[in-house]
Amino acid sequence: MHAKIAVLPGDGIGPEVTTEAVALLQVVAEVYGHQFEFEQGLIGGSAIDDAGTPLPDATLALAKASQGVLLGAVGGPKWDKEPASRRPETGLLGLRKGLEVFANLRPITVFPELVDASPLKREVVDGVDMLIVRELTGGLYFGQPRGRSAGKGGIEVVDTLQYSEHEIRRILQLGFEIASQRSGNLTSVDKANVLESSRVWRELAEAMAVDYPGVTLSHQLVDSAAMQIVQNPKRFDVVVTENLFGDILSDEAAVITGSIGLLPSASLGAGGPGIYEPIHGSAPDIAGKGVANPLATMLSCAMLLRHSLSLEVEAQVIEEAVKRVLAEGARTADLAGQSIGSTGNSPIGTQEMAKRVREAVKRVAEDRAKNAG
Ligand SMILES: NC(=O)c1ccc[n+]([C@@H]2O[C@H](COP(=O)([O-])OP(=O)(O)OC[C@H]3O[C@@H](n4cnc5c(N)ncnc54)[C@H](O)[C@@H]3O)[C@@H](O)[C@H]2O)c1
Ligand SMILES: CC(C)[C@H](C(=O)O)[C@@H](O)C(=O)O
Ligand SMILES: [Mg+2]
Repeated sequence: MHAKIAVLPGDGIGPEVTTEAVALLQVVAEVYGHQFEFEQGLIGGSAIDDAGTPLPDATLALAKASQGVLLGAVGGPKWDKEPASRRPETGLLGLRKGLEVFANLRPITVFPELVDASPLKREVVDGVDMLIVRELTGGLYFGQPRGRSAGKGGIEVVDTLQYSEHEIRRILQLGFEIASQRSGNLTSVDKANVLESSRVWRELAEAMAVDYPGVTLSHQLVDSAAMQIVQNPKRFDVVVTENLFGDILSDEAAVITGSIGLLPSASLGAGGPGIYEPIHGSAPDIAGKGVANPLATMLSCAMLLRHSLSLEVEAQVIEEAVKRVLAEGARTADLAGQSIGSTGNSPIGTQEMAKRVREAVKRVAEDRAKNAG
């Protein structure tokens, strides 16, 4: 297969982890005889510095002309005082809106080897396998009006939580579809005791449930869901929720797995290119040190292969390779020192972890070929 992949490294640890992810995709291409063409673009703070805007037109055009977008992370203290139009995060939001990727899939999977890397008890985290389906192009992130003005009592400020019925229906529908392919357990998370948008969300979910007799729909208020995610995460399978709730709950759920450096994501729309990025940010505290965990971005490559290129085998090979290196004891600093079977007090860096995964990809592919023959 020939595919064009846009690579947007961004800021902080973004370039460190995307470099490794591209190298991984090159190995997959080599092993399976594909041709992946990579083209880099600017986004975020580095785009502000180089082009004066967090989302240059050329970047959006590049993304639209690709089959999938691999993104690192944006943001950092250098740009925190910029006005909204020139914030790195505005570039990322513009890209999501520009590609209309309304559905953000965030799988929360606990690797058995890392059960003890979680601060939560083994019996709470062992076996967790949930998927957060986060609405990504609506809600408080994009609603109008927004902004500040001078009022009698000082600054007046408005953010608007806005959704159309169409936007709610399409994300709920995806939640139902995915739930019907998994265990049939769908939790819709809202704040229907307070927010009108949540009440409409709930009504639409109830109405849609009739079309999915194989799915058990339950509703949960977001504050209670936040508690249950750490108290009893195994009760969740597919969680569908609005933009901001999904953002917050997915970082919280990362704790279950041991590190935010493990969690990938796919942002999908109606047929255009998807965006694949780790759920973590630019991690300014560790940027440039070569210690960032590259696995979230490498697992995002697996999601890219699966969802944008329909290369399911290749996606599984990456996921298996990651499991293998973890089983062999490889740990970056965020995972080291806590988990049984780890390299103890000698964690490996970004490059070494990524190299081991690339080598494991070759081994996994060979083993699969042997078993098939
Ligand atoms: N999608 C994105 O581009 C994205 C996502 C979240 C935050 N951000 C931005 O990133 C900046 C920093 O945000 P933050 O500090 O709140 O969140 P963060 O996710 O960047 O970091 C939170 C903590 O997790 C650690 N961490 C994150 N990724 C890691 C990895 N791969 N390996 C090891 N440790 C890792 C960091 O060192 C830090 O201690 C902000 O400007 C924020 O807006 C961007
Ligand atoms: C950087 C920020 C705009 C982004 C979000 O809020 O969606 C991030 O936190 C994420 O989870 O991808
Ligand atoms: Mg977030």
